[in-house]
Amino acid sequence: MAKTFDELFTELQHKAASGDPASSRTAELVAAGVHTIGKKVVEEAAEVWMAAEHEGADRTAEEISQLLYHLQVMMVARGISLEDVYAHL
Ligand SMILES: N=c1c2ncn([C@@H]3O[C@H](COP(=O)(O)OP(=O)(O)OP(=O)(O)O)[C@@H](O)[C@H]3O)c2ncn1[C@@H]1O[C@H](COP(=O)(O)O)[C@@H](O)[C@H]1O
Repeated sequence: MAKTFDELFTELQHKAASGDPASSRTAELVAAGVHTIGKKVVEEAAEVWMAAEHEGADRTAEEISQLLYHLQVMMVARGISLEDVYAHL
C-alpha cells in the first residue's frame, strides 16, 4: 500500500532528525541545506512540466511524486509543518 502525503512527511521528519546522511537521502539533503534543496525543487518542477507536455500520465505522476518529496524536504529543513501549509489552502 502506497503511503499518503502526511505519512511521508512524518517519515521525513524522523529521517531528518535521526537519519544517517550516508544512507538517507532526506538526511543528506537537509544537511546540505535550503540552497541545495531549492535547486532540486526547481529541477523536479521542470521535469513535471516536461513530462506533462511530452510523456505519459505514469511518467508525469512519477515526476510529481519526486517534486512533492523535495517540497516536503524543504518544509522539514525550514521547520514548516503540514498545518502551516494547509492553513493557506
Ligand atoms: N519519495 C522519496 C523520493 N522521491 C525522490 N527521491 C530522491 O530524488 C531522486 C530523484 O531525483 P533525480 O532523478 O534528480 O535523482 P538524481 O539525479 O540521482 O539526484 P542528484 O543526486 O543528482 O540530485 C531519487 O534518486 C531519490 O534520491 C526520494 N527519496 C526518498 N523518498 C522517500 O523518502 C523516504 C525516506 O527516504 P530516505 O531519506 O532516503 O531514507 C522513503 O520512504 C523514500 O521512499
